Parts: sequence; C-alpha cells; structure tokens
Amino acid sequence: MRNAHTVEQVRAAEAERFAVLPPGALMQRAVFGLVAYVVRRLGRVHGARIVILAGSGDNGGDALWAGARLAARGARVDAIATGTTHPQATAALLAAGGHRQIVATSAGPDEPTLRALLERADLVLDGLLGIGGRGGLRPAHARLAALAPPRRTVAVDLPSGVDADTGAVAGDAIRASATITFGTYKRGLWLMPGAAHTGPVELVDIGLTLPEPDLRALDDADVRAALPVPHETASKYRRGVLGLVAGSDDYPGAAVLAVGGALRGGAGYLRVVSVGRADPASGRIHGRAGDHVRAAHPEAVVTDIAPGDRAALLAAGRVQAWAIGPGLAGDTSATGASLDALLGEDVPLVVDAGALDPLADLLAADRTRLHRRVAPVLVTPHEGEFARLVGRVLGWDAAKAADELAADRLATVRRVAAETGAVILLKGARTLVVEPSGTAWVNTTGSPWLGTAGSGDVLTGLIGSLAAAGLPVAFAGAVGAHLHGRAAERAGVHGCLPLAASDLPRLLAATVTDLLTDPAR
Ligand SMILES: NC(=O)C1=CN([C@@H]2O[C@H](COP(=O)(O)OP(=O)(O)OC[C@H]3O[C@@H](n4cnc5c(N)ncnc54)[C@H](OP(=O)(O)O)[C@@H]3O)[C@@H](O)[C@H]2O)[C@@H](O)CC1
Ligand SMILES: Nc1ncnc2c1ncn2[C@@H]1O[C@H](COP(=O)(O)OP(=O)(O)O)[C@@H](O)[C@H]1O
Ligand SMILES: [K+]
Repeated sequence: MRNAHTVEQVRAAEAERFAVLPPGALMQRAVFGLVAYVVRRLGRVHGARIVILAGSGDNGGDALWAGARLAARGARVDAIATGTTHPQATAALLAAGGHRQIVATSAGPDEPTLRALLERADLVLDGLLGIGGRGGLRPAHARLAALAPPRRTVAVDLPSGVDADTGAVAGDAIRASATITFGTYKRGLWLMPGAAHTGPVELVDIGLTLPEPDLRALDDADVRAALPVPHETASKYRRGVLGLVAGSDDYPGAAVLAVGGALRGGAGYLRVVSVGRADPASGRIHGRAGDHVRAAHPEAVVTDIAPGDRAALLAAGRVQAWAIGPGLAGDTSATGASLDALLGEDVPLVVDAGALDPLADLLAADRTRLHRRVAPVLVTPHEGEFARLVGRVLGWDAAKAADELAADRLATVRRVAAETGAVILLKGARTLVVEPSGTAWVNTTGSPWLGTAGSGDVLTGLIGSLAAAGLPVAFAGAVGAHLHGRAAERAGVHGCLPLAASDLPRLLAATVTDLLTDPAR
C-alpha cells in the first residue's frame, strides 16, 4: 500500500523531526536518496552533464545539494536559478566545482545559451518548486519549465507547477521522466492532471512519523493478498453469490460484459436478473438480454423479470451482494422500483449506469436514505454521470460540478460521498474511490485504451463479484479498479490493441492468474 499525505500533514511531520534532529539532517536524507537515483539512472557520473533548475526554497536546496555531491564525483553541474537560492547548498555546489547562473538578471544566460545547456544535459534536476509552491508558476519559473526536456528531467519531490495537494496545473509545469519524492507521496502526484507530469514516482524514506494517510493507492501485493481464493471446504454458495440486474432489450450486450467481469471476481454463483417483457403468445416474461447472457455465459443463472417487478427480482434468490445498472434503459421508474427493492435488502449494493439517475431521484426525495442503510452502497459514475448525480441530489448545475472537480477532485468527491452517504467510485484516468467517512483510494493502474464503450460494465460486474466474495464494498471498488487497469495494461503487452471491452474478461483472468501464481505469494 502506498500512502499520500497533504502538505499540511507533511509540514507537521517535518516540524516534529526538526525539533529533534540536527539542522539540515532531513534535507541530507532527501539528497542522499536523490543522488542514489541519479547514479543508478546515469550509470556513470564522471563526465555526465547535469543541469539544476533551482528555485528559492528548500526544493532548490535539495537539487543544489545533489548537484554538489554529483560535482564532487566528477559531473559537470550547471545550476540555473530563478533568483536567490538556498545559501548552504549553493556554497556547497560552488565549492565542489559547480556553476550557477540566474535567469532573471541581465548577466544571466540568454535564450540560446539556456537552450544549449538544457539540450546538452544528460539529466536535468527540477528543483524549482516543491511543496511550498502556490498557484501557477511565475514567469521565470514557467520559462524554465517549458524548456526542460521531459525525457531527461527528474522532478525533485514533485514536478514544479503541479499543486501538491490537488494535482491542479495552471499554465506551464515541469514534465518529468521520473519523480523522486520525499517522506511520503503527495496527493497531487496521483491526481490528474498532475499525475501526467510525474513519470514513475519513487519514494525516499526520510524517517518522518506520519499520521493516517489522506489518500491510499493499492499495489499488486495488496491486491494479491485481498483476492478471494476458495477455501478447501468451499462451495459455490460459500464463495459468495452475486445478484446482477443488467441488460435490457435495447442494451443486451452490457449484461454480457458485466457477467464477464463478474465471473473473474471470485463469487461462486451468479444470478442474473434481466429485464424483459411479456411474450404475447405464451404470456411468459422474456428478454433479449437474458438470451444473450445464456448464450455467452452458460454458467450464469438467468431470470427474466417484467420491468419493476420487485417480487420477481427478490425471488431470484439469496445473494451476498447486488449490482444493478449496466444496460438498463428505458423506463426509469421501473428501474427505480427495482432499486428501491434492493435498497431494502441488507447486503452491499453496487449502482452503475442506467440505475444512477433513478438512485439520484430516490436520494433527491430522501437524502438520508443511504445514511440509514446498514450495508454500504457503492456508486460508479463517470464524470458525466457524477455531474447528473450532484445535479439531481445536491442541485449543482453542470458548470459548478465541472469547476469543483477541476479545482479539487478529491475534496469534491469526498464532500459528495459525505452528503449522500454513498461510497463513490468516480471513473476516469486515476479513478477515485471515496467512502462517506472520507477514506479514499486512487487507482494508479490502467491505460487510456480503457476509454472504450462497455469497459465500465465489466468493472461493475467485477466489483460486485469481489463484494459478494466478501471484500468490503469500497475496498472491492479499489481492488476491482486496480485489476481492471492491470488487465488493460496487459492488452498492450500481449498484442490486444485497440482494446475492446469484451477482451477484458480474458485479460482479467490472465491478470488474476499471474497474481495468484506469483512465487512471492
Ligand atoms: N522541510 C523539510 O524538512 C524538508 C523539505 N524538503 C524539500 O523542501 C521542499 C519545500 O521547501 P520550501 O518550503 O522552501 O518550499 P519550495 O517549494 O522549495 O519553495 C517555495 C518558495 O518558492 C516561491 N514560490 C511559491 N509559489 C511559487 C510559484 N507559483 N512560482 C514561483 N515561485 C513560487 C516562494 O518564495 P518567494 O519567492 O515568494 O519568497 C516560496 O517560499 C520540499 O518540497 C522538499 O523538496 C526536503 O529537503 C526534505 C526535508
Ligand atoms: N484515460 C483513461 N485512463 C485510464 N482509464 C480510463 C480512461 N478513460 C476511461 N477509463 C476507464 O474506463 C472505464 C470506462 O467506463 P465507462 O465510462 O463507464 O464506460 P461504459 O459506460 O461504456 O462501460 C472506467 O473504468 C474508466 O476509469
Ligand atoms: K520540483
């Protein structure tokens, strides 16, 4: 598990260490980790050309101290400063044979010199701004950020211009090929758009004592440990039964995809309820979605119900979790009736796609509904569905929803989770899962190829299945998003691009197999 903390939490933890450690000790730990990375990356330090971009604060200090250490090992180190720089670190750099110039003065490098320096650099260390940055970069900083070569730039603590807490980027910001961060992950390294600026992020432990994290990210090891594995005495029922309400005459494929995901989540038994209509000849209820699911997945037990038939829905049988929504279209009042029935059952419930608007209507009529329910409800909107949800339940217009998400995505989802009582899984690049209590996960796996119709349906089935198999539903959301993302990454490695949603169940099976058969398990 990787943990991220807010700037405020980091500052408090640093202050506590400052009180007991000699001056500069924390910075030297950070510098040691940074230099170790540079040495590993370059292989040979002697003769390497390093350019340091140095701001006025301790972030510049880290980079300059690293420059001093590298210069002492024979690197050619040029520091380009935006103004004043950390005094001791600057002195150390100059004493070790490094050079420093300031861009903002007339004696500073002109544009061609600056470009030439950056073009020739084997590595550029971005020490313009760390956690002390506020707002968009000032002009001198922004100019350097725009000129730094992304493939050869390493961000110190975080890419300058990325807001450490929100991941917001206003104007130019450093684009790095790697980020070496100190003490703990910063939330902005994981949240878009900042996350697109970091490259792989490495954490250097500097010995901070940290409080509960503000945001968590799962690793493969966490997911491997969480995967439901049948016990010796397992049976299909003991492994968990998922009830999945999915598919309609208009969208039968969504049910097939959701079942495909559910079959890879660990539940032992899948009851699918598909919405059909009365056959005029026989009077029996029959739906196209049910037929498609039976044909594609003979292992699923399918019941066709008439729209909104609560009794028939619940008569489908006992389950350990319900999921509702993929491919439900048409009569929203019928979906609302089904949802109302499921909300009355005391098992975890996943609500997606066609069931999200009906849920919003139920919550608009009774805001305390989910707060009163004992078993949690996980909703899985994408950004458009989220905007409709907050529109109907909280009265936000579309512009407000977009503005709030852009300003602070995590805080916005946290607020909506607290107000609605729902666990919210907000899909997109860097999916968030947030409980009403505020506990939050961000998903760091995945690829833009997942942005394909139907991939969300697979995710819903997968999460429902993980919940039926016994994972707490919010954690099931985080685990499901991680697996879903890994499956998509795998598509790139195994020649399965462009990714189609119907490839995902097979890729999920391979992903789970790899995790379960890893010798480290
Ligand atoms: N503390 C520790 O124990 C350890 C800390 N460590 C390191 O210290 C870093 C934090 O250092 P920090 O606090 O000095 O802040 P930092 O980000 O370098 O500079 C802030 C200064 O920049 C300016 N400025 C602000 N906004 C701006 C903008 N938009 N555009 C342009 N300029 C802007 C503003 O200065 P001003 O010009 O207003 O005087 C402000 O004061 C941290 O990220 C990590 O790398 C590690 O060594 C581990 C131990
Ligand atoms: N740029 C992206 N990077 C990573 N994942 C993405 C990206 N765009 C979309 N996704 C993922 O793809 C899935 C799309 O789901 P959704 O929009 O509900 O599709 P559908 O409704 O067609 O099934 C989500 O899991 C989302 O997180
Ligand atoms: K930086």
